[in-house]
Amino acid sequence: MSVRVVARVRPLLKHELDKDTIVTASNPGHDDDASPTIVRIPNPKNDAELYSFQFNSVYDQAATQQTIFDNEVSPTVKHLFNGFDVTLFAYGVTGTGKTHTMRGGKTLAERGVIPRLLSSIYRRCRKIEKDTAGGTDVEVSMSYYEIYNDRVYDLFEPPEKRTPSGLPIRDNNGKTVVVGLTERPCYTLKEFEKLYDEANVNRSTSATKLNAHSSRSHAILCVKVTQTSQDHTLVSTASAIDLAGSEDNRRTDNNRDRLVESASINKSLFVLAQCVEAISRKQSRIPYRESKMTRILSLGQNNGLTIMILNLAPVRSYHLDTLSSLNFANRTKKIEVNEVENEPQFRGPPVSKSTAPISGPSLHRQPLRPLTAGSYNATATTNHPQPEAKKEKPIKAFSVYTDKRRSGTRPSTTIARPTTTTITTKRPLDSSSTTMSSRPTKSIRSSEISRPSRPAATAPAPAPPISQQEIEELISRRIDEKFAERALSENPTAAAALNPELQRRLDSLEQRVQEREGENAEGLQYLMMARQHQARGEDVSALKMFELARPFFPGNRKLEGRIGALRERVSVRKEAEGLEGRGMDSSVRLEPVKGAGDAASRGEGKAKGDMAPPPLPLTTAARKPHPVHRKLVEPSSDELSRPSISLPPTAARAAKKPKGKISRSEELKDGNYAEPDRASHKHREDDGEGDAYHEVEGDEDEDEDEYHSDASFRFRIKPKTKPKSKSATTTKQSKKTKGRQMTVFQDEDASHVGTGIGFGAAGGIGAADIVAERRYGDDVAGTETEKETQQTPRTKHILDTINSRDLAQIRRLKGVGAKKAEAILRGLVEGAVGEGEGEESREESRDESRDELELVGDVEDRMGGDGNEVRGEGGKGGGNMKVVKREVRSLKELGALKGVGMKMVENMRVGVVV
Ligand SMILES: Nc1ncnc2c1ncn2[C@@H]1O[C@H](COP(=O)(O)OP(=O)(O)OP(=O)(O)O)[C@@H](O)[C@H]1O
Repeated sequence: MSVRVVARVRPLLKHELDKDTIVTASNPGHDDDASPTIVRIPNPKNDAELYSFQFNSVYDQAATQQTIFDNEVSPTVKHLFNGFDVTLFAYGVTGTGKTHTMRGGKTLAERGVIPRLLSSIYRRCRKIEKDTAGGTDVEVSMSYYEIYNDRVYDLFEPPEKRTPSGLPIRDNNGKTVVVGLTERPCYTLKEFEKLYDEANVNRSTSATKLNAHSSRSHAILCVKVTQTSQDHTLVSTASAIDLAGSEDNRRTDNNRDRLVESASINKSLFVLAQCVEAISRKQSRIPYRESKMTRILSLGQNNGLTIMILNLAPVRSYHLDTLSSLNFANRTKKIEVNEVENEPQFRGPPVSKSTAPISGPSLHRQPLRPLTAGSYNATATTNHPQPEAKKEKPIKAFSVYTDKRRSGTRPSTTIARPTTTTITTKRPLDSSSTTMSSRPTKSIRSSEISRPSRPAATAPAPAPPISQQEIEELISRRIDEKFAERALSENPTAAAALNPELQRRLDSLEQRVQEREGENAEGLQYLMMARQHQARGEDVSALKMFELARPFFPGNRKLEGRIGALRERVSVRKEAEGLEGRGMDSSVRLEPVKGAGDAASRGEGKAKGDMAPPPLPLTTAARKPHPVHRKLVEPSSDELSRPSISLPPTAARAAKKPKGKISRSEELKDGNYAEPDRASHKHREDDGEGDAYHEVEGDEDEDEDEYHSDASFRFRIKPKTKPKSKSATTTKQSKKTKGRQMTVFQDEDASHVGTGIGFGAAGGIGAADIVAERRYGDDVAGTETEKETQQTPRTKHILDTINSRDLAQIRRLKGVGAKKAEAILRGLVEGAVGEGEGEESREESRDESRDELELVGDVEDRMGGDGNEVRGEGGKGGGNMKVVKREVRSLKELGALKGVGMKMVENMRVGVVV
């Protein structure tokens, strides 16, 4: 089933009473008896035009805490006790009422979803114990942690006692676990409330201009319910997540500390939006790993029920942010989650060779998981055969709601993330390992993976076709799983022996990463943000981020070089824009059309020079730079006043794609888009026990046309300014290259300025090209000397671009999309392990290597080197990791990079026009 999305519009706050209310909840078809399911909000450009977004439920300003709980959360309690995991999370801009909804106030009426949920859980515990006459024992325990600046901290630990690096997280059988998290049993509601209140004191909150008690972290509460009867134990978890809100730092007046927090909050929310985006596009790679929050939330990958509460402020000052949130929620509601309940652990007779009767003392209670599994549900091995029905339960992998009728087949890219041991054995890991072991460059990894971790007989499922990227993901997941498996070993004795050692290793690993970041952590964070901006072609923000990073890396030539190049680029662009006047960017115009904008909601076009948290409609960006995008630094007044948009090449491509069918736009009187009444297809049984999640069978299929598009905007590409005439270019180049055999490229920066288009747009092919063309063969097959001395302009351009490691530039090469550009960058950074390292060290090294890449992708900045090959500091802290950065010196070398190939090289070459 899909993620259930409910929107809640908060009431006006005291200081907003005189403000304009622009967000309203309304009923489908204006039926007064029906519950509201539509949020309406005007077009920021034209108040008379209303946008409509449909969700499962919508609550207006008058909705009470009780109503929200009764309608949305209470029904899940029954499912929780039936073995389903329940995930509730609040999403919204800062100050929209997330914490109020989740935690609430102190009075009975003001209590939020969490205390009410717990109250309901305890009530049910008592009922079960009573109904079974004490035959079933129910235990409730909680863990509570926050993700602050992308680090996980146990909220049961006061800040002064925390390890600065926070707690490590690992994947275990498809679930993310926080290693070393405290889990506290709480037998009564009172005990829970005491612990919860104490822990909340440790949560990072600060006053900002927009919210006096703004959450500076994502808070994750996990309530584990363990039901133990005579013959089985059933464990399920309710997770309640209060996300930090995205912030517009122009409005928050954030100081430096708040800015860093804000950068981290916005980054994680941006990654979340990217994940949702990738899921909805059915991409094989979902960037969960790019932020701890997304790893933990694992939207679309966790089983059970997921409810998102979208908090909205009703006032105009939040207009653009609200639209952005609505667009995000609009896509989130289409994510399907696995509806798989946790398997009970049976306590029947163990399968034993012994024929001795099993009774009394031999009937051991199943060991529970160690108290370290944060968001983990025990689904341990059973000593009793699984019931047949359970075994055959089909695995529901996540997928996006499509317009097509469901067929039995799933896209080959979908990888099921099992929750039970039984299902785990079906994972086609072995088959993937076979593929990998055939790759010589992967010898280390292949040896990791090809080790048969499970007998072939227990892996009956045929391997679906699997892409290289998925293989990569499998490898890294497998490595994490290994860590987690060990950390969470179910054998208490082994666990006792292993855990301290493993913990020590993990700690030292984390510490090493931490040390490596050291005092430069903040600087690295700026660098990371800068790289992200640069990758999106947002040069102004990238420049500012690099400048903020500068004090942390004094005298770093590479950094200085980047700042210089960016400055130049930005100033040339400004000049160009000055010439064009202060209208739209020369290459793009965006106009709203009826219906909701796919491309816009995908956030493909972004306001130039801006931070990009959850995507926003481009029309708004067109009108003025998006406020959320101006998060990290105050933009210059010039930047603010510039209403232009630079569309990255991918967005431009997307813009040219034909739009999907725009659904129901005509049906709406106001001419705006609303999703079909999905809620009306739900069968909500009001049995007081909450069966609200049962869908009427077959109903889904009737929705054929209803999920076509959340599109409301369309790009219009304005013809680019005429390129200079070929002859003029050639003449200019000829002058430049007088005395040389071939034309030489113009300044790299200048070539990218303004249009955002590289050499490919420059014009036709001149005579020099023909020479270059012929020499291409030499480049590929020639000697080293030839390669180095006789590079054609095209080759030189390609190699320079690749060696610049500038993601944005690499992406501009023909045939290189974002993914391939990333793959190339990764190919340039080689992880090697020193001799004499055991398997575990290799795992660690690989982990480090991944962290290394994930952190900034800018090892040389940290290492301070700028040479051709930079040896990393892997040895620091005892590790042997060596990070080698290399340069490609010929097209052949480039083609040999992992994931590149000569075909792609040829493609790049064709795209370069001299
Ligand atoms: N439904 C509501 N009824 C009454 N007051 C509300 C409601 N929702 C929010 N508020 C008030 O609005 C203010 C901001 O709410 P809250 O702190 O919950 O926002 P938030 O989204 O959690 O912000 P942040 O992301 O900064 O933590 C608080 O003073 C809160 O009491």
